[in-house]
Amino acid sequence: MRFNPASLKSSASSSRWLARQSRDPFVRQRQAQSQSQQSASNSSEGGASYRARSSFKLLSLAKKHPIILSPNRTKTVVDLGAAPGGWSQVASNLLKSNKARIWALDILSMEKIPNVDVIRGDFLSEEVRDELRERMAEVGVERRGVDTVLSDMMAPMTGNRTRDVGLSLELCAAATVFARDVLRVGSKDDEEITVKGRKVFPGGNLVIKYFAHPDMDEFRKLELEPWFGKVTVEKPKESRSESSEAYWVCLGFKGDPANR
Ligand SMILES: C[S@@+](CC[C@H](N)C(=O)[O-])C[C@H]1O[C@@H](n2cnc3c(N)ncnc32)[C@H](O)[C@@H]1O
Repeated sequence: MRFNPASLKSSASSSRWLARQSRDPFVRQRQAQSQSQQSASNSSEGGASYRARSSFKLLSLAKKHPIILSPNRTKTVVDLGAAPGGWSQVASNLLKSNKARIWALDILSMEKIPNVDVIRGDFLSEEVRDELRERMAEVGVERRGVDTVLSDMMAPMTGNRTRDVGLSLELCAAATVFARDVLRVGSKDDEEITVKGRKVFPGGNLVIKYFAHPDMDEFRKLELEPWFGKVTVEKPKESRSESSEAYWVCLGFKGDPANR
């Protein structure tokens, strides 16, 4: 048999692909669903099913930081960059028991999810942000403030790192300014509360996806850390190691440092 370098290359990359697929929780869930559909005697029992693999990243973040989607405490959630709806599904499922209100916004359309109010538009447009605020005001959210803002927004990658980081920074900045305006400010009365054995930082919470870069570290130090009780950098295991994406989990909104 003749040696063919091309076939070796393709088989090495396909075994890497297969190994990655076998570890991917989204793929495992799809396989389990298709096996249960093939079995006529199987009922629809089992865990929730998700429409995007990104759901598992949020589940992982929420497992580590339960306060971001706490069935006892989270009553309102804004999900930015929500399509196709994986994160909104996680929020809707985890917060089902307390009938939380969820607003999901994306440029793209998405199918309905229980308890989720979908707004379609570009978050960088002031008109779209105003529409989101109006929908939130309809149920009086501004009086109490929002419990959790999530942003998984990501612009299509151009391959030009400077440009991609710039786009990510623009989306992070827009989500941060919005969150600082709508999040519930912590009160000292909350300080002794714990959720799943962890001390809860009083105030609302913010989760933002960003692209790792030194400019982003500076953004975190200047624009997030002074406003929150704690800001952690997270790279959930479900996020591919070759991707430069990561998340800031910002806990316990304290309000404007200039007013403290
Ligand atoms: C990684 S996907 C989000 C996946 C989503 N969290 C899920 O679990 O299904 C990133 C999303 O950000 C959206 N996006 C990017 N820029 C946006 C903008 N300026 N306004 C609103 N959505 C935006 C994209 O349309 C895309 O759907």
